[in-house]
Formats: sequence, C-alpha cells, structure tokens
Amino acid sequence: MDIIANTLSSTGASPAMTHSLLEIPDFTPQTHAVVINIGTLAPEWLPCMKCAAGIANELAKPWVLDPAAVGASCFRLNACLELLALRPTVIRGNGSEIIALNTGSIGSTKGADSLHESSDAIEAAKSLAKSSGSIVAISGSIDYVTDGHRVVGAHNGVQMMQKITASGCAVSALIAAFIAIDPAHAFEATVSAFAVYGLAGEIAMGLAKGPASLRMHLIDSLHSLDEDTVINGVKITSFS
Ligand SMILES: Nc1ncnc2c1ncn2[C@@H]1O[C@H](COP(=O)(O)OP(=O)(O)OP(=O)(O)O)[C@@H](O)[C@H]1O
Ligand SMILES: Cc1ncsc1CCO
Ligand SMILES: [Mg+2]
Repeated sequence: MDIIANTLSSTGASPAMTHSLLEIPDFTPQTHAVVINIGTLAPEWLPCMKCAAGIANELAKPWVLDPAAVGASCFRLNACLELLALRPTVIRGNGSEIIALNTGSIGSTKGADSLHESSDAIEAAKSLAKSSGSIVAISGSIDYVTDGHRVVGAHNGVQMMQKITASGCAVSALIAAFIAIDPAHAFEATVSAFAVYGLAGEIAMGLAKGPASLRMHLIDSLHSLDEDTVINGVKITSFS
C-alpha cells in the first residue's frame, strides 16, 4: 500500500486505499479509476472487491485487476476468476500470474514472484484477453500489452525493480491513473504507464546503491519527469 500510494502521489494522481464494505459505495463514485489488488487477500475482502468492481462498471469507470500471486493458492485463483467475470479494463500481472489466470490452474509460480519471463506469457495473455475482454499487461524485462490481437512492448526498466516488493503492484496502479486521464485509449495508456515507470526506474538506478535506495529514487524520479525526458526516453515497439 505504501509504494502504491506514493507512486501515485509522486506522479500527480490522488490515491485512496479502502477495503471496508461500509465505505466502498461512498468512495467508488469519487474515483476516476479503481485498482483491485489481491496482494494480501482475506475472505472478507473479496465482497468489497466485487462491490467496488460492480460500482465501477455501473458508473463506466475503468478498473485494473492485479492478480498478485494468483498461481500460489486455490483461494486466490477462485477469487480472481470471480473478479474476471466482472470484466476488468486491464489485468496486469507478471508472467506466472498471467499464465495461471489463463489456464485456471495453480502451481506454476514462485509464490508472489514469477517463474517465467514475460515473453513466455505472451500467448497466454492473448488468449486471456480474448476470453475475458480485458486488456492484458505482462510485466518483466519487456512489458507486453495485448488486447488479444495487437501486442505492444515497453522496453524501459531495470532488473533491480524486481527486487522492490510491490513494484509490480505500483505499476498496476499507475496504469489505472494513466487510463483515468484518457479512458478512451486504455491500451495506449497502459503501454505509456509501463514505459514511463520503467524510464523512471532507469533514471533512479543511476543514483541507487541497491533496492531500498532504488525505491526511494524511483518515487523521486517519477515526481521530476518532464515531457522532453519522457519523449526522448520511452522505448515502445509493436510486435504485431
Ligand atoms: N528483468 C527486468 N528488466 C527490467 N525491468 C524489469 C525486469 N523485471 C521486472 N521489471 C520491471 O519491474 C516492475 C515490476 O515487475 P514484476 O514483473 O517484478 O512485477 P511483480 O512480480 O508483479 O511484482 P510485485 O508482485 O512485487 O508487485 C515492472 O515495472 C517491470 O517492468
Ligand atoms: C510479497 C507479497 N505477498 C503477497 S503479494 C506480494 C507482493 C506483491 O505482489
Ligand atoms: Mg505482482
């Protein structure tokens, strides 16, 4: 929650973290986008998540699903399948998470970390995008985004970002913030969020001594990015 909220604030978005059923009906209409992240899922949280997704859908607000560690337990997998039925705008996971979600089976993961390269999950992502109707975004050395037909990659980022817990969760939230700015172009917003986040990571790596200082400099560099740096620094290619 810390890194997600600070990633959003430093970029100019306005985060609010909630998981009580008592307030989700009041909170959700105030948002421009919703992120549902199952990182620390407990049974009583699932109805809250479904409630938020349902209200987002009723109000035509975009929402992003982060299926954190979905391949690690049946409880997480079944929760994600219920959330998938509510049709997220974007699903963002690491390679193992996207593969688990697409096959509907657990086991092929290293807990919350990925056993797979992002490229291993491209076909699973395309299939998941077609079956779910969502845009599917895979993080990794190259971040891939697909709607089941197009595949676009963002090449920015540094390997040490994997060593910052919840850096993937943070980019899921950044994707939601970017879509909130331009909901009609959710695919492009998703690719842009990945590229901008990775670029901020590259700049931060120049100042960092390890994962803890990278985390700090990543938030600082997101805050100070300007248009020229972004336009000159993002590396985006189309794969199909
Ligand atoms: N090998 C790599 N090279 C460059 N960037 C990477 C690499 N691996 C991951 N990243 C970047 O690190 C960030 C987190 O991605 P990762 O795939 O580790 O997410 P995750 O496993 O869901 O993380 P978490 O669950 O801790 O939030 C993304 O922005 C991604 O682009
Ligand atoms: C460490 C950890 N545990 C559950 S999810 C997570 C990292 C964010 O996906
Ligand atoms: Mg994750």
